[in-house]
Amino acid sequence: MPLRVEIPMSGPPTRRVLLDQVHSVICNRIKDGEEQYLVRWKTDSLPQKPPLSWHNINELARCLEHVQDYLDARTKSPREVSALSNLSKKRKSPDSDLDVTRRPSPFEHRLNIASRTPSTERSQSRSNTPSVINDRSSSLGVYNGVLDSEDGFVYARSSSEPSVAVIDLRDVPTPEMQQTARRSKTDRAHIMIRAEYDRRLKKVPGKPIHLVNTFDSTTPSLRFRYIKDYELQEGVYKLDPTTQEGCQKCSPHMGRDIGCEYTKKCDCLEYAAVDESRLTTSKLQQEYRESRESGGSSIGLPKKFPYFAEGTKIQRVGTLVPFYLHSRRPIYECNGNCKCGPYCRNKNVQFGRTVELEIFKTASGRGWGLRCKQDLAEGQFVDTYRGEVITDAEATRREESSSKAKASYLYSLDKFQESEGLDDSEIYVVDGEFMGGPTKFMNHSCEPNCRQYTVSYNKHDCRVYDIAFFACRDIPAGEELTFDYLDKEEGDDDEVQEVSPDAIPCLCGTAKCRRWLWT
Ligand SMILES: C[S@@+](CC[C@H](N)C(=O)[O-])C[C@H]1O[C@@H](n2cnc3c(N)ncnc32)[C@H](O)[C@@H]1O
Repeated sequence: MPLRVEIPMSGPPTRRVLLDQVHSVICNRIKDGEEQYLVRWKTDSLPQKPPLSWHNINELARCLEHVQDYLDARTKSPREVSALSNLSKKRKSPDSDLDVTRRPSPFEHRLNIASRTPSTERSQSRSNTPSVINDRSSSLGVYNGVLDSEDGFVYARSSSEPSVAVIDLRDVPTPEMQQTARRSKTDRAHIMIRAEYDRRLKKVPGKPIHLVNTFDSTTPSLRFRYIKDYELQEGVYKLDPTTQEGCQKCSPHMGRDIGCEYTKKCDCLEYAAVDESRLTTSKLQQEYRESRESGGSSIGLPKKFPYFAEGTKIQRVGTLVPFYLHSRRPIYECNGNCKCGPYCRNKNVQFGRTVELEIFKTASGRGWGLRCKQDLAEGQFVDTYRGEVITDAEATRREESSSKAKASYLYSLDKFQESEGLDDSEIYVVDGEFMGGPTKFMNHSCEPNCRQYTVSYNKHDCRVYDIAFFACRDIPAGEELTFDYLDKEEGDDDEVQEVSPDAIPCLCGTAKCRRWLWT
């Protein structure tokens, strides 16, 4: 009689192992010339006796995440593994809102780590069919067996073959299994993981994103989903789009083919920087003084328009003007409720990335990095930062359950915290670790070539806005794109900072390197 292992199968029975039914991959071996991996199944009914079975790598195409976790853990040194298990709290807290008059600016970034699965085992198997535990025995054992799916269940049949190893499950993977695992090739698994990642990259909308790794056979984590927009998680609220009033007095052509560049009228630009050089009459200067003193509306005053539009070299059209490029002022774009129409020049970041990017493995131990396949002009938009938007409490929880040994993907949306009098607990955080866009791979440099900017399409929403990266100088194709995780203002570098014991050494290699990340 076959032994029924209680692993419910969703949908039609399949030989392919499903991600949500697998607990972890714990060992590997070569059997009959094939790469095999020992899968530990999830089970509620046999917590002391987790069902295990060997599978050819081809059968694991639907749970490559687990294979990748296993391979990653396998390559980690014991020191790294112990660093992974040490909890530590780290939150990158960059500058405040120096030249923002109405609303301030910080930016934040934190370190997170995914839990890793353990390693390895061994066992003899009759063919390339899997092995499984014997549930009938009071002792725990791994048996050479056959695993079949039928009627929504996985059936394990013990093998009658005499050479079958019986092993106490509490010792799995045994030292012998681990030794065999270390000697066994894992090339096919690496190839399949890479192919799966490439397949997912191809589905990302917009210009292509490529993956290049000339150093080793690793691939960025498959436990990552490319998303186009923020994913708001529990407890996070975004103002209803109807509150994005949009500019009502503007129109697509307010003369000379110009729309919202007539900034005095544009409601969307109400909180944008006033263009002091155009306050040419005493009346305008008086109005400006009054609006600053009272914090009242600045509609009617000329504003700095964020993007080059008319009368510039073609390659500059649409790039950030120097005023915004060198300041921390938020950029207020027009939105879908505006009267200025779809081609308004005050719409840019919201249309998304237009450049072809390449994720690549860096040579200097900084993990993956990002570069652009084409030349970028100073002020050119690269892409936004995407991820789950979570509450501050959830971010703290994730941070506390993570280790300093892995990359940080947390950004606080606290640009307007000070000006709006928001508590720390009211601030949302973007976590780009498990879902997001290619900008999650942008590394830090103390002399960066890009900078992050706050871009808002709804001047009333001070809690959910976009983080957008722009080139802060001309960047030739192929140069790594970096930004300063602390985004300090001139002069801040002189402050003496205490270095935390958890600080990560900065490997940016620039002349002005501050030596540590986030300090
Ligand atoms: C947002 S991730 C950047 C992508 C990351 N390199 C990866 O492979 O996923 C930030 C992490 O990258 C690493 N990193 C970025 N810039 C670095 C630098 N200048 N020096 C050392 N490590 C850096 C740190 O581990 C940091 O926590």
